[in-house]
Amino acid sequence: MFTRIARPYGKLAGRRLASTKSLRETLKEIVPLKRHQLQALKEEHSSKVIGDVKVENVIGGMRGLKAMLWEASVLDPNEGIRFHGLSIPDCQRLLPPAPGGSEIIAESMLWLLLTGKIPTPEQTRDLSRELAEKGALPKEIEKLIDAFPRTLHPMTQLSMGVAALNSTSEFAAAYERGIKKSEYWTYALEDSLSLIAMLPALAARIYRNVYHPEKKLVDVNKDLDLVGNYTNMLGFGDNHSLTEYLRLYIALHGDHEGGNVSAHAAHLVGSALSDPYLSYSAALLGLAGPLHGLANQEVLRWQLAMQSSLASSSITPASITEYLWSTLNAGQVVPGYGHGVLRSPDPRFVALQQFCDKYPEELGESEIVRMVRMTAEVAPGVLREHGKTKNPYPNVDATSGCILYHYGLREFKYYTVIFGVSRALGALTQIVWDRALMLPIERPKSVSMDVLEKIVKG
Ligand SMILES: CC(=O)SCCNC(=O)CCNC(=O)[C@H](O)C(C)(C)COP(=O)(O)OP(=O)(O)OC[C@H]1O[C@@H](n2cnc3c(N)ncnc32)[C@H](O)[C@@H]1OP(=O)(O)O
Ligand SMILES: O=C([O-])CC(=O)C(=O)O
Repeated sequence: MFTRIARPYGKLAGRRLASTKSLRETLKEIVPLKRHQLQALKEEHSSKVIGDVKVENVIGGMRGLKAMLWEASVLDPNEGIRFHGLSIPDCQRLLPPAPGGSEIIAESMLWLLLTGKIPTPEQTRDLSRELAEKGALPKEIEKLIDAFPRTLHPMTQLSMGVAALNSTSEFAAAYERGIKKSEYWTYALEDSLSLIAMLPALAARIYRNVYHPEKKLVDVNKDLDLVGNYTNMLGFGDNHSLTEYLRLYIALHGDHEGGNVSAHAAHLVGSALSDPYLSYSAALLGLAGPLHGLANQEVLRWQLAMQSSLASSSITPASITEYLWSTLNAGQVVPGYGHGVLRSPDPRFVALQQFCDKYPEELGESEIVRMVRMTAEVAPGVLREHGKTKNPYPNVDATSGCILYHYGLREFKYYTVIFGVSRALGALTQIVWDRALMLPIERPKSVSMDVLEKIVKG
């Protein structure tokens, strides 16, 4: 089923291409080097000042404070995300796709995030096979998920299912037995890979139970990549362009440095040595908030409300502008716009729009895709004039769910679950590195307003 794929690796990749080693062997080589790097930073620079803490940071959600380590990606306000220094177009050029596909897949992105190296097609294929082999859910977890009421939001179900999977945690069992701190990471890695492997079956089961209880769920196919399996289990396996879209979507949403709510929550909970399942369950509860991952559900709800409030013949830049103002004047945020760090259009938004350009006959003609595009043309001007948001441009949520809607995956309360399958790649990568670098429990100092007043008044 898997075939060797020729890819234009070029110079950049030449420096970084992983050898023929397995993922575990590669990590075993890198861990001592990174430990050494951290040790040198501690010994030589521990007391260097890298910024000031202002009152506005303390009361403003710690925005702008450089206060946590995150290895796999760094977000530049203007350029957007880079994964180990690689931009999204670099990743699209260098990371192996699935056989018969052309988009980045979860496995090649995970290899890059964990190791900083570009996997070969063979390494990517081996990881796909390993994940597929580990992809089935334990029976007792299936029973638990099947017992949830259909009215429970899919994100609540996902977080509960992931937390319950901690009954299988190798990290928790090893900790209970008593192991050396320097070995924690190997168990965190095993749990992380197992969790990533099982997420499609868990997420697809939730979709089936909530929306299509009459349908039979297919088993994990050992010959497919992670997202190929996910799409198949969702019941869309025969739709090649949707499968490719989901591959790109899941690779691109995988990591967005450390300060975003979901990634930060996983890191924080993991710092108490809660196992990777519990840590990622916490991340999902943060992702379920409308200012974060749930915004992709909210965008679609907002776009559809706009469509029904305007007769479809009158969807023009002027009518969208009017609708935007009605949202803002009602004191609501425009979902899919603005960002805590970005100050230009989100390159993930751009990449997903470019995906639509690749399928002009199918996606170019889609009403919802055209509406998203038209909104993205006028909203920045309106938000600038409104004058509140620091970033008037679209973020990735402005388009991600709307494309799913076009493909017929219309149950939009489910959309953030797909984001949740993706964010595991980056959040769990950092948990492996947190344990490998033996980082301490996270415990910032808080202050009351009285204390702040005392400090500023000297
Ligand atoms: C994958 C992701 O998580 S991407 C983000 C997804 N979330 C959304 O799309 C929801 C809409 N956007 C927002 O609510 C915000 O832009 C956030 C939460 C993403 C970032 O928040 P912040 O960093 O606080 O943004 P910023 O500093 O620009 O906010 C300043 C003011 O502009 C407002 N503002 C920011 N974005 C918007 C928006 N899209 N529409 C209307 N007002 C906005 C804020 O609510 C804030 O108002 P306030 O002073 O009355 O509290
Ligand atoms: O970076 C953030 O704060 C939000 C975001 O875009 C993400 O987590 O993908």
